[in-house]
Amino acid sequence: MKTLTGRDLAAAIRDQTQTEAAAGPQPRLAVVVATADEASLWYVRSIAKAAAGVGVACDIVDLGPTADPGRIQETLAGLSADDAVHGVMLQTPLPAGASAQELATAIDPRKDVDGASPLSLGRLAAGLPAFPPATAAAVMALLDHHEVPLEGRRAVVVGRSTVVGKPLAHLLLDRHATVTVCHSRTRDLAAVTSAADVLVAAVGRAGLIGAAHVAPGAVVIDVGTNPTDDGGLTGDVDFAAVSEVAGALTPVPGGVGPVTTALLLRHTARAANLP
Ligand SMILES: NC(=O)C1=CN([C@@H]2O[C@H](COP(=O)(O)OP(=O)(O)OC[C@H]3O[C@@H](n4cnc5c(N)ncnc54)[C@H](OP(=O)(O)O)[C@@H]3O)[C@@H](O)[C@H]2O)C=CC1
Ligand SMILES: Nc1nc(=O)c2c([nH]1)NC[C@@H]1CN(c3ccc(C(=O)N[C@@H](CCC(=O)O)C(=O)O)cc3)C=[N+]21
Repeated sequence: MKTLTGRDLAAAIRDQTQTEAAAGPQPRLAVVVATADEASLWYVRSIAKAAAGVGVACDIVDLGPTADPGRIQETLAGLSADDAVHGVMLQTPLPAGASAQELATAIDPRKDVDGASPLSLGRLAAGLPAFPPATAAAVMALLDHHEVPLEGRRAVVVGRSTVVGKPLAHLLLDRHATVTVCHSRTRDLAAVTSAADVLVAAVGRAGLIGAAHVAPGAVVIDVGTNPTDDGGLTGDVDFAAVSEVAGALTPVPGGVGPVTTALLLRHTARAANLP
């Protein structure tokens, strides 16, 4: 079994981003935060740290966990209209009553570096240039980096969220994979997933994918980041069990996560250089 690590790829993307960022005016990313969720705040800190490392300016706009949707919307619209800002991201989760999909309509698609706006998703579905969500892009980057063939292969994505599952299905289709998307109402999940040449788990349930879900030799990408009791992180895939069956598997931590952060910054550098 091959372990598909993400750290080296992430470092290579950061190097390239640093060069792109230095080529023009300094790219600036604004991350809008309205949560007290620890995992989410960890991600925000890691974005800020990685941004500093590649010469991307990063503003954390923390509205607090009780911010009302109107305030979040005004903030996103203001940043979208601000010429000094090139990338705008709305961190999830959001306060109860706020819809990420609804609020993301306030992000200018040219600055939508985490592919959250319905316009970005629509453009992606239509095969037009758009920033995909960094996580969906990270899955594709890992598959390409490890030279996993997609054309004509069966790809199964577990999870249909707007951040991961749906955009990823479009990206895989564009590469001529035969794509199936599963979710909580899918009957006999193992029967569907065990037909996959490439299996992506983006659910948020530790250990959901076991050996019985995986075909011998399949490539398995684990997007899940579930906090463990000891303060660590674990994926949606039972790594020990699945590594006995799969041909290749991404670790958590050290797989999709670091690539996601690196690509968010690459998108920001590209947004700054859009004509
Ligand atoms: N590494 C990274 O860069 C990132 C990691 N993540 C992680 O990825 C995971 C998924 O995130 P996200 O997409 O935002 O999560 P959501 O909660 O938005 O979506 C979860 C999806 O999983 C489906 N689901 C839930 N239970 C089951 C089940 N038992 N069987 C099959 N499908 C099920 C849901 O189905 P239904 O639609 O029917 O409810 C839904 O489509 C989380 O662990 C998150 O932390 C997220 C973003 C970035
Ligand atoms: N609009 C939006 N877009 C997101 O992409 C988004 C979000 N909201 N909200 C929160 C989740 C979570 N997320 C992670 C990204 C990287 C790591 C990551 O790099 N983790 C490290 C390890 C971290 C550790 O060890 O604690 C790794 O996997 O190696 C984790 C989690 C993005 N998210």
